Amino acid sequence: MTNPNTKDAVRVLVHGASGRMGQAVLRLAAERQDLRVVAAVSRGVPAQRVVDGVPQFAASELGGAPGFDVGIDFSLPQGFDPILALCLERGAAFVSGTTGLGENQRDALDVAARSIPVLSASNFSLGVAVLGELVERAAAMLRGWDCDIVESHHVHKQDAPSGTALTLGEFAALGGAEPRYASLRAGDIVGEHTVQFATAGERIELIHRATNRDIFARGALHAAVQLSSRAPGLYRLRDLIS
Ligand SMILES: NC(=O)C1=CN([C@@H]2O[C@H](COP(=O)(O)OP(=O)(O)OC[C@H]3O[C@@H](n4cnc5c(N)ncnc54)[C@H](OP(=O)(O)O)[C@@H]3O)[C@@H](O)[C@H]2O)C=CC1
Ligand SMILES: O=C(O)C1=N[C@H](C(=O)O)C[C@H](O)C1
Repeated sequence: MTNPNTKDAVRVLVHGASGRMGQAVLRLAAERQDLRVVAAVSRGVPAQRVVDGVPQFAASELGGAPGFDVGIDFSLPQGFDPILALCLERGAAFVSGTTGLGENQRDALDVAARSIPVLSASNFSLGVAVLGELVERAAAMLRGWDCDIVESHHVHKQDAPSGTALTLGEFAALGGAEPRYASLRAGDIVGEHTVQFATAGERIELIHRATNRDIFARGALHAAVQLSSRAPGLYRLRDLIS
């Protein structure tokens, strides 16, 4: 096992650090021996310059961040371009969970992957990774059935349909279905996705319910450590699950 005080620990920059996901990532990162958070970046200027030993930066100060091996991004599409550019400039790996990206931003990930290891995932939970496979198989076996993907999230979520719903839709399409989407924003729901297949007289529902953001943060940290030693390329979460 690596010692966090030696150069063996993977140096991580957390982007979107003040957010719901950023806070979960920082808390779980502090428990790990195999990585060390060297910078926490939020949009606004931080009230304190160091928190729990971690240097804090505003997005406008990104260029002044210390050396790092991998950037973990849970921000918003408005914050995405500068952090991807910094990872490219520094030759660092890039792990992003930010959803609602535009087409140009998705294209930029493909281009970046020629130079650095890149993983962009709409959902870092193991359960959703499995659900995707189930949806593809169900769609392939239920040709001609209606396929509807219904997602529910907290009232602060800005994008709709969720990134996960769109990813599940891609799996459904691989199986031959034509998915439709519906979104609900209510209370503090962490994230729920239902994929329904329906025909006359019967229907099947495949459901994933996230009740704690730690599942996403843990998956992103695991991916970050794995990705930091990989060759440049575009990776999927399943490539890094061991
Ligand atoms: N892939 C996955 O498994 C998951 C993905 N997500 C996605 O992660 C993202 C973040 O979600 P959540 O934590 O709930 O969001 P929050 O709104 O709680 O946090 C957003 C963070 O991004 C920062 N930020 C916003 N705009 C900018 C900008 N222009 N430049 C730099 N930083 C910026 C905010 O800083 P400040 O506080 O200073 O404004 C804050 O730190 C969303 O896209 C969400 O869909 C969420 C959960 C799981
Ligand atoms: O914004 C969120 O909260 C979440 N976003 C991701 C998405 O858009 O799918 C993942 C998860 O559902 C929580």
